Amino acid sequence: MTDIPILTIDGPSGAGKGTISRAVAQRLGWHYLDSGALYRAIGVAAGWADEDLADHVALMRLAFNTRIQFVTDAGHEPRVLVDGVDATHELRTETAGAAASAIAAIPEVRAALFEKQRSFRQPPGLVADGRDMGTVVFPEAPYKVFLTASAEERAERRHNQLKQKGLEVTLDGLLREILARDARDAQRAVAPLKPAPDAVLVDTTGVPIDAVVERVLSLLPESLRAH
Ligand SMILES: Nc1ncnc2c1ncn2[C@@H]1O[C@H](COP(=O)(O)OP(=O)(O)O)[C@@H](O)[C@H]1O
Ligand SMILES: Nc1ccn([C@@H]2O[C@H](COP(=O)(O)OP(=O)(O)O)[C@@H](O)[C@H]2O)c(=O)n1
Repeated sequence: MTDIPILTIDGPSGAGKGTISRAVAQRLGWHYLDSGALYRAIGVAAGWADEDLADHVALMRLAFNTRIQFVTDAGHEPRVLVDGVDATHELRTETAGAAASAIAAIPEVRAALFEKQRSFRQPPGLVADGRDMGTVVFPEAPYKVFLTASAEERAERRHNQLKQKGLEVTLDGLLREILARDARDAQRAVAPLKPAPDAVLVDTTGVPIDAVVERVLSLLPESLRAH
């Protein structure tokens, strides 16, 4: 197991983690872990079950027992099933992001998701995207990136993304929500959002997606890139 390479990509909301991780994983032929989707799924499942956010034991149980499946059918957008229900669209809303951020601050929930995340480490390699991939879940990863962009650009990207999905939100409101979520993620006691000491900082403000993908790939040895 220990020789399976891992690339971690952490960073704030809208930095492009998912976009870049998916593209890099595809180029390398590696697996992809969208750890944020796990937290979003538990946040949404907690809403469905009307759980009390103060009841950490109930939320831990929920995090252990909720079945989260990533379905990738050729030619279709990837889907996420939560206990068998297609929650793909619900998971991408800012409401789900805020719910994820709230339950993600609970240590019992993070502990319950730890092994689930570790189990994504499968040959030939893994690209893992989140907040604490390089610091807590895969500290041994040999390749680590901390992806950033200005808050204004991240809000604008998210605005365009949600508009394309037919969701109506204002740019100002999104910027406020993103800043509040980043602050909560960075200030929480467990696994706060911060670069691992050995992560390479990549600022994507004004940098096109293709160029970011190449920059991240350039951090890996040629032997791994020759897929
Ligand atoms: N370098 C970039 N330049 C412009 N748009 C980008 C860039 N990276 C990502 N995006 C766009 O920004 C939006 C948010 O990206 P996403 O990968 O979901 O971010 P994150 O996973 O960090 O929240 C998407 O619509 C994506 O296409
Ligand atoms: N490894 C992770 C991934 C996400 N999260 C939490 O889950 C929320 C949603 O994560 P995400 O990666 O789907 O969010 P975006 O960056 O796509 O906006 C974040 O705001 C974090 O609070 C976390 O705590 N740890």
